Amino acid sequence: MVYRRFFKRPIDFILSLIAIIILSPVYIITAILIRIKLGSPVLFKQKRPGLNGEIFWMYKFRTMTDKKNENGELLDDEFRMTRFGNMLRSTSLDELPELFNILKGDMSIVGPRPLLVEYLPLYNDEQARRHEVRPGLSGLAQIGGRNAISWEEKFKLDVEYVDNISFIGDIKIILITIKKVFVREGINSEDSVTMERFKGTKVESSHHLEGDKNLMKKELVIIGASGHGKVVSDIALNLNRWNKISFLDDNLSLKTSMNLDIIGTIEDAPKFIDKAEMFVAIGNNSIRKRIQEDLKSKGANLVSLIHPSSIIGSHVNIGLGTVIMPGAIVNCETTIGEGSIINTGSTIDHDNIIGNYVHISPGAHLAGTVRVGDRTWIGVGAIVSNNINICEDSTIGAGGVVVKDIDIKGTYVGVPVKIIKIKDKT
Ligand SMILES: CC(=O)SCCNC(=O)CCNC(=O)[C@H](O)C(C)(C)COP(=O)(O)OP(=O)(O)OC[C@H]1O[C@@H](n2cnc3c(N)ncnc32)[C@H](O)[C@@H]1OP(=O)(O)O
Repeated sequence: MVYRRFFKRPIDFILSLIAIIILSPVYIITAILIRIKLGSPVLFKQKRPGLNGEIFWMYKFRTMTDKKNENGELLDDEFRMTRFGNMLRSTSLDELPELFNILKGDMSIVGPRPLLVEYLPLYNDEQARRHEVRPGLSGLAQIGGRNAISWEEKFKLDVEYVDNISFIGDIKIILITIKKVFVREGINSEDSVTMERFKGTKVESSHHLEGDKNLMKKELVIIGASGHGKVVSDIALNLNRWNKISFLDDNLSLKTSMNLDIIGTIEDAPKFIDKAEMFVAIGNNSIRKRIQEDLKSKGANLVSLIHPSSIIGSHVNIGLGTVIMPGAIVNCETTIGEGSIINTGSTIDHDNIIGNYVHISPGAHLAGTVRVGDRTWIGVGAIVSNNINICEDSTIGAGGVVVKDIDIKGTYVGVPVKIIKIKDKT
């Protein structure tokens, strides 16, 4: 208590000042490189809740370019993200400007991470206690777990920290954080796309169901019961996270091999938003996008599904509503957008940037540093050589081999691939 009341803030001030002075060459070099490689301003600021939920501007280094399309609109994230930006994030160098937030008194070196302002109304009373202290650069929840720990578990660790602040505890957290940053073990990032957005905790599930983990499981509604839906439901059953799994499909008489019920048509989906978690299992990229975006805008609780037999490397980001099928391999520092399908046994190597609503079919292989634009379909067994960019809304036919960038939207087949159809502008 004495440490928390009288010493924590002065120590934060002195240590952040010393760190800023020692790291000033790193700030200068990073800022120059960002200015050259990504543009200006070099700093990115965002409103975050601080002590007692008061809002402050949190500073980070910029990690994305401002690349725009011909109409002057910002391109999708995967085209604005660069290897350099990815490197800034994975080394946590982008977090360095937060030392100035510590100096100013917005933040502390150790404390619960400052999350998005929009989460404020979603915390229950206990979780909201994480704002009883200044937010930190790193905290118990960041060193304690991997990205896989749930928001509820993170908030428990945050409150545990608030109740047990001590000088020794803070030193331990600082040392473990430094070790993790240097061995690039991966600090548990709340900004990572791997982490689904926090949607609030249902009070009943943490109270009267406590003690019976099975009862705490929820319901999953899968939209689409055909071939793709079947494989998705198999993965969901395998994950054993839900009490009940059912489908919505316009063909109510479809026979689902898992004997799961079709409980309505796709039009009925909004009725299940408050009752169940949801997954859109429609093979067609554009239709999947339309349905998922609509559900998202209505506040649906969408999940991502990752089969336990898949291999996911370090610093991989996987967007909401994406499925990683059995035996797929996603290598380190790759980013996959929302609503994408990484199908059976496909491999996506390091530093790929895969867009939203993409389909990588079974057995397709993408070498290192490939970019695939939104809604593109890579056919079964296709191969994409390293450092290739494939634009959005394109199709690579089964067995096609891509050795050059693809800039014109269309259908490509053969070895090496050649265009056979240009996509209609309509
Ligand atoms: C779990 C799952 O099942 S996931 C689904 C996985 N499925 C796939 O990956 C299938 C990928 N689809 C394909 O390869 C398709 O053939 C497409 C999308 C490339 C083209 O389909 P369409 O637009 O219908 O083209 P269409 O069948 O009319 O063929 C046009 C020409 O291209 C040729 N062609 C089509 N696909 C290929 C291909 N993969 N490789 C080489 N040539 C091809 C056809 O032989 C035809 O040639 P022709 O004009 O000399 O007769």
